[in-house]
Amino acid sequence: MTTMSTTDLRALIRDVPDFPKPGVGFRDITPVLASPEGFHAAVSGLTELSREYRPDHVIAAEARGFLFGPAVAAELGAGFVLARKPGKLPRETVSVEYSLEYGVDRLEVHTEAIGPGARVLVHDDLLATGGTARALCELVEAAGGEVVACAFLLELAFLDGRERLAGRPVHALLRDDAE
Ligand SMILES: O=P(O)(O)OC[C@H]1O[C@H](OP(=O)(O)OP(=O)(O)O)[C@H](O)[C@@H]1O
Ligand SMILES: Nc1ncnc2[nH]cnc12
Repeated sequence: MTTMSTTDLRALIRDVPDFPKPGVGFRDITPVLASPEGFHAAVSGLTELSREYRPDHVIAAEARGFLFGPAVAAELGAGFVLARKPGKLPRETVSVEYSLEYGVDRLEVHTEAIGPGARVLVHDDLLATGGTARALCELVEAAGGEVVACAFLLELAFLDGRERLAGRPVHALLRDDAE
């Protein structure tokens, strides 16, 4: 399959004003999933951004982190680790609270999912305030792993989320500079 340009990939993402509350400009990535070419471009672009970090695992949070994360992990020859909302994982977990652009939440990971010294790539569809990605970094580090990089489909650069990830390499396939 030929790979679509990043301009065409960005054009698939719909901007929805005032969702889920007034003042938030929501980026709807569902058309990327609906397009075979779009999904392929997203997965191969994220894979190429991440390959040099040679991760053992890719970690991402439900729900939207689960859309591209497992496909990118498989392309990299890495395992996929699920970070879930409270009470969903059946065995012993590590947990962190985090803040969102529109709320507060908690994420959990199986304690044994990340071995000591494991190289872990943090992934999400979108970097907004950085609260979710920072929580993922804290989960990895609490479990004894090393965050080798963070890779996003789209960065909302005007929210300065990457500042909350200080010290870790941060890459995004697409970037919006304004609301
Ligand atoms: O950088 P942040 O400010 O943390 O925002 C980014 C996060 O927000 C969205 O998830 P959301 O919490 O809306 O949940 P969902 O994946 O279940 O839709 C998105 O998928 C990221 O995980
Ligand atoms: N503006 C936004 N659009 C889509 N998902 C988001 N998650 C946090 N902020 C978001």
